[in-house]
Amino acid sequence: MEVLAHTQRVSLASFGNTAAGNLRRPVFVPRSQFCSGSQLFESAVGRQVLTASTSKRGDAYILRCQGSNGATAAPWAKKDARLVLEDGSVWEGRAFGQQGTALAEVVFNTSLTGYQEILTDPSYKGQFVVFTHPHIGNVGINFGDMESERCHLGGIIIRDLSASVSNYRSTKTLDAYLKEQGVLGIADVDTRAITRRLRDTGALNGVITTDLSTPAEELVQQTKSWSILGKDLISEVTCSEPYEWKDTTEHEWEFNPAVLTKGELFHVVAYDFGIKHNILRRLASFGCRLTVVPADYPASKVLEMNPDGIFLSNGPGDPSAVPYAVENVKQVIGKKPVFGICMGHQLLGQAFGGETFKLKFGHHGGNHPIRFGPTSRIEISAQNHNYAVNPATLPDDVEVTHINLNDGTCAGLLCKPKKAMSIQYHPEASPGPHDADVCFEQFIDMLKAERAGAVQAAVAA
Ligand SMILES: NC(=O)CC[C@H](N)C(=O)O
Repeated sequence: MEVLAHTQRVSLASFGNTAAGNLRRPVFVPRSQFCSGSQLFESAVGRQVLTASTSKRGDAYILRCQGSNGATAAPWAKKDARLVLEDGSVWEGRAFGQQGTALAEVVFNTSLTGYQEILTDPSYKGQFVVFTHPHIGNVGINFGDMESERCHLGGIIIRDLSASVSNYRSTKTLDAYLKEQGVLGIADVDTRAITRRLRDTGALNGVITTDLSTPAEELVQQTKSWSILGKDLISEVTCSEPYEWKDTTEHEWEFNPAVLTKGELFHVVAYDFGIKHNILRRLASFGCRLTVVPADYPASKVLEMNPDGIFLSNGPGDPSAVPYAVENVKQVIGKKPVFGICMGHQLLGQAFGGETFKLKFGHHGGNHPIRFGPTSRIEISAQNHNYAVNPATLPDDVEVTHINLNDGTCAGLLCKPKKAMSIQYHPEASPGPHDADVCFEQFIDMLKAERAGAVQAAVAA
């Protein structure tokens, strides 16, 4: 028997004399899963055990598989899950992760890397993510890249689930992790076609199910029975008690060492609307001591802590569904320097008196161009949002500093008199490009100016 190298390509030129016919798609057979003769072969989906034999014809390896029941089987051809969209379309695919039925809003993410950060970003609560990158699961799961303690999205929709995992940090497969987290996955669906549909229709509700008995019409009705609009999802993901955050970016992953400070310079209180760990790590790396507080923590108690600055985090759902959070923001602006990211930006916009609105299909990916008005600098940014601030509704003292160059929407605000700034996207870049890390520097500059101003005022008095 010839043993295949770990990622050697196996061309399945023939698939035995099976009813499934020729399997044209080449697959990678990891060494650990490969054997021949009467030995057992763990299939690509990890659920069927097949007997496999191999022979070599020309330079192609021929793999003949038989299911354990004796019937010839092609597990990757099996359709045992459905995605049903609100527009009535039904997409049959292969289940992985949790079995069952879930309902959520479907959005697509165009990032090429970072599925794990996306899975654990609390801002995806109430959503299914379609990954446009076709191959997902190849680097498995490691516990250093988590953006929070668990998965928050309702399910994932992918083209191809990697048959093998290859990464020195990985401790688990994506399939096993999703099972553990109770998150549904559907693979082998045409993610390109689904994405084009969402671009045409706008974000749609969807049901993912492994229940093959419920008629599609009934599932379409389910999709229409729910709306993400007006739902307070922040209360489901925020922390329950205030806590101190200490972790900085690990030395190995630091991408901006020049600006890092030694020791703590400022105390920042962060409102947790569904905060991503890398935002906290970046702020800590820039010299902030961080106290994280729940979304409904009274502003008066935050101000009692007398922090140098206040941070407003990212978070899931509709910014108009959380008036209590807007109220807190209203009470802190003008009193301390404030920095908001994504949901934090939208809540700040509302606290200024502005309005937010829902975009057609939102921005979710790692390549969105942004122009910073004051210098015309262009940043390539990571984004994940479905709502935006309407600049026409903002008061005159609020400046739109950043513009999304794809559609001209407002991507950043500055109110000098109230010492508040915000951006609609993700400078923590997890996953994504690091261009916007400079926003953390701008916030630190604001904190420095505030402290210098306080010192000057004390001297003058
Ligand atoms: N990442 C976020 O904070 C998302 C904000 C908000 N839930 C939106 O979709 O626009």
